[in-house]
Amino acid sequence: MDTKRQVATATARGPLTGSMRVPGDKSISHRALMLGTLAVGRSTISGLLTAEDVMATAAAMRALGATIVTDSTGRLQIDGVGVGALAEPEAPLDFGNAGTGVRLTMGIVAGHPIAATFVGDASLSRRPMGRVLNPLRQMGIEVVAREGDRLPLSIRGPKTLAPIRYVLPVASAQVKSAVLLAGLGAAGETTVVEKVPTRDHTERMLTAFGATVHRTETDEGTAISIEGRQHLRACDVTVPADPSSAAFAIVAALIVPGSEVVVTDVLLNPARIGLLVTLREMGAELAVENERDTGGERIGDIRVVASRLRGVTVPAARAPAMIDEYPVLAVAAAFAEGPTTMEGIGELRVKESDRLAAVAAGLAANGVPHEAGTDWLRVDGRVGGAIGGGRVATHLDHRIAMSFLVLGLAADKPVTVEDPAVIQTSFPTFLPLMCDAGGSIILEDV
Ligand SMILES: O=C(O)C1=C[C@@H](OP(=O)(O)O)[C@@H](O)[C@H](O)C1
Ligand SMILES: C=C(OP(=O)(O)O)C(=O)O
Repeated sequence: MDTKRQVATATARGPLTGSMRVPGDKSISHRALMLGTLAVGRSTISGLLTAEDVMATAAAMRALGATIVTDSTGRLQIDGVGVGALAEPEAPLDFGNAGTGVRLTMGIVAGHPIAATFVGDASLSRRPMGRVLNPLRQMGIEVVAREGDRLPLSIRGPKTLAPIRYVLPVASAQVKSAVLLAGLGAAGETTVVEKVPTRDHTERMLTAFGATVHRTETDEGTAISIEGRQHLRACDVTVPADPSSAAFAIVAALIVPGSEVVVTDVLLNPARIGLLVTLREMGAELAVENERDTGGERIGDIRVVASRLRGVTVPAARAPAMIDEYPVLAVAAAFAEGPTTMEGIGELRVKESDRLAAVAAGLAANGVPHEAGTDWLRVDGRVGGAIGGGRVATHLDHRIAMSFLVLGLAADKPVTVEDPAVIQTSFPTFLPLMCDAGGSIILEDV
């Protein structure tokens, strides 16, 4: 085991310039592997994110029976086993740091009469799994879990999984997706109702793989229904660049004076662009160029010019469309004139870390005035504020690590981030891309 520990230090150097392509979307990459496994035939995936979270899902899909190989052009080929035909894994499925991977796979396993054990790292083992296990229990699975429904845990799917109608108690695409994927193996129609739209990649991709998925507007919200025991046909997927990774480059270019950067091929799904909407409200000069459709998703190139930002209030209803982008928004807010208030962000407390607490601690370490409540955060920004000089704990959270390195690229004093290896979970090329654009981030062994 490699026990070497590192820190990363970001220092303001000069403007960021040029064009960059951030890696493939993490949400779409997980789902492409999963649906490729559930389909009959060979699916080819181009542009898959090859980061730790997605590799954990690939390993789990292999353990469930899929054959997955990389071809000579770097594309992934998956020979699926078909709905209802998954193999029982011989060893625990280790999802490392990946919430999406573990929760969606629980849904898939639930739809099969097999048992599986799920494990993860210290961060994933702290995160709540009851939000997924509870609807799956209603459908008939057996669960053996630690107190509070934490990992490690085991589930067994029944011979016949019962369909349910489930109104999401929390705005979560992971819960919605887990129930819909379980519903694929149920005897009858499963419906999930969401009050606030969350990312819809599962529904879109199920349709692309040949399943029938219905959406209806009801008094309770949008109802998404899937008939069980449908067959999926293999499908080729092109994965667009991840807007949640693009967010770091976009905010860096906005706050480092004189910058102009183009981030190419970025997914522009309406359920993922809350940060772009917010940054525009803050006065950011952001242009979407070359907008086009690919594989059922809208994509485009985003041109960002360093801008004078002003504080805004971000409404709670926007949270699902930018849930992973709040840490880096807090960094942008530190460089804006006046307060930025983020409302209804309690979900940040159950991510890879308690992100509300971790962001507040990182801002405090770098002299940024702010106030945090149970489900809100206010950052009192100041244009050209004399900030930085802090050392930030990352708590196994890639987004905390990248956000505070971005802060360091524009701060008066360098910012050091502990354990930057966590960045490998979602954005392995973060450091080289930011440095090639003109940033200074140095790794040091400690
Ligand atoms: O479905 C997905 O791919 C994701 C959903 C979100 O989680 P929640 O469903 O818990 O909001 C998000 O934070 C995560 O990074 C990816
Ligand atoms: C919350 C995240 O991921 P996950 O839930 O898949 O671990 C994230 O990537 O910010």
